[in-house]
Amino acid sequence: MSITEVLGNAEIYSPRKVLDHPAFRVLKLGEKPSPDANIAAFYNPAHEIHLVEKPRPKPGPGQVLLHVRATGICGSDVHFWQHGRIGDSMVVTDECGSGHESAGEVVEVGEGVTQWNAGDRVAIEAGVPCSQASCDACRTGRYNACPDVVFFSTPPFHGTLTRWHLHPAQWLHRLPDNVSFEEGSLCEPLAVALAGIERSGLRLGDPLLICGAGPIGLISLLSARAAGAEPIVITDLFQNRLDFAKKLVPGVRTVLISRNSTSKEQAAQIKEAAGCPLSVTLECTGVESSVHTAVYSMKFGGKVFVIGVGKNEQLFPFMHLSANEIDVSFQYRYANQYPKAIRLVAGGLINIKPLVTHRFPLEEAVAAFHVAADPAQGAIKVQIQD
Ligand SMILES: NC(=O)c1ccc[n+]([C@@H]2O[C@H](COP(=O)([O-])OP(=O)(O)OC[C@H]3O[C@@H](n4cnc5c(N)ncnc54)[C@H](O)[C@@H]3O)[C@@H](O)[C@H]2O)c1
Ligand SMILES: OC[C@H](O)C(O)[C@@H](O)CO
Ligand SMILES: [Zn+2]
Ligand SMILES: [Zn+2]
Repeated sequence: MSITEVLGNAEIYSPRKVLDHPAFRVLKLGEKPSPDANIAAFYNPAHEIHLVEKPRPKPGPGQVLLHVRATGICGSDVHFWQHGRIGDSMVVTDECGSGHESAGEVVEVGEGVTQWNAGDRVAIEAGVPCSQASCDACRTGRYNACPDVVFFSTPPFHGTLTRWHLHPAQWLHRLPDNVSFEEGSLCEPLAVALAGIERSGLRLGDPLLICGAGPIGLISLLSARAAGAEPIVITDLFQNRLDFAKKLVPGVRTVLISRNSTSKEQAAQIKEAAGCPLSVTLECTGVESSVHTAVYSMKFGGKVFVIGVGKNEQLFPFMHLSANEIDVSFQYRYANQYPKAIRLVAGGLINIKPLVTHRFPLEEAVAAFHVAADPAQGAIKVQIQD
């Protein structure tokens, strides 16, 4: 089956000029949509974010229609809105629906779908790879590398921040009764953190540095604590984010980074806070100077594992890496992490609930974006719930 067959409703997902389509329209400012209208938050190349009404789709074969109940705003949603691109390959060229951290409820199933029934509660895996045997990435289980992946909310594919979302049945994950929609939605950034932990090789008792106390850094902190890292040092430029980290994991050691200090000076502060040589970093900022700080903080043979994304081209402290056999690796989204994420939340090993600091109804998604984008508001994770 081709990806278009899997997704169906090609006109809804295709990269055409969506607002020329009679079934799509931007809601006027202050307009009250009908309670079951399929509204969604879209960004566009003019750096606008607005509510768009789009058709309520019908599930085709293999598809499930979902009522999306909770969606978190990710830094990349804000990035696509405000900067219009992430790197060179993900560029906003037209109106595009936002959101990829979602959980919802099954409303209707298409032909051939036997594993889901109306009322089932699910986490939505936003990256749908081609799943063809001829695709090396899919066949070998590293499906985050699938060249034909449809990642909802990465242009040109509209996101899951909408009321009625159509999804292939195989890319949904059942939520146990003790996992809320809110937590189900947080399983997306948790999947990112778990992929990083798995591929970094972090083990029980490893002394760990986490750079950046945003949602990804904080979820990595919770996951690393559950994985048994000790000690854990976390950095940020903002004291309120470090205070939040300390509330989440009281044993964590915090280092406030000053923009006026050098990476070597920051590394000295980090090593002092750790009190022992650090062997692994989970770098969760993607900021060049922070990657350097991480490199200078590692012991001989350590590993800097970069989850954050940043500037297209960055310099590396080449000789320090070389003379200290420090490995640098990267994470691109995730593969095979959702079932693990849900088990860890359901089993009580990772409590992600405190991360949601702000909640908005779907009709107020635009206001939610403004809060998520303004550091002065102090939000960690902003969610839209319906
Ligand atoms: N690899 C992936 O697949 C993947 C997936 C999701 C997110 N990401 C990326 O991970 C990163 C973190 O995501 P987030 O949602 O937590 O973003 P965020 O912007 O909310 O958090 C980043 C944090 O890093 C801090 N920071 C910035 N510069 C710093 C420095 N020099 N030293 C220490 N801290 C510094 C910021 O103050 C902020 O608190 C982003 O780059 C995001 O795009 C990557
Ligand atoms: O959580 C997943 C990430 O936000 C995406 O990879 C994004 O950065 C680009 O599609
Ligand atoms: Zn994301
Ligand atoms: Zn593939």
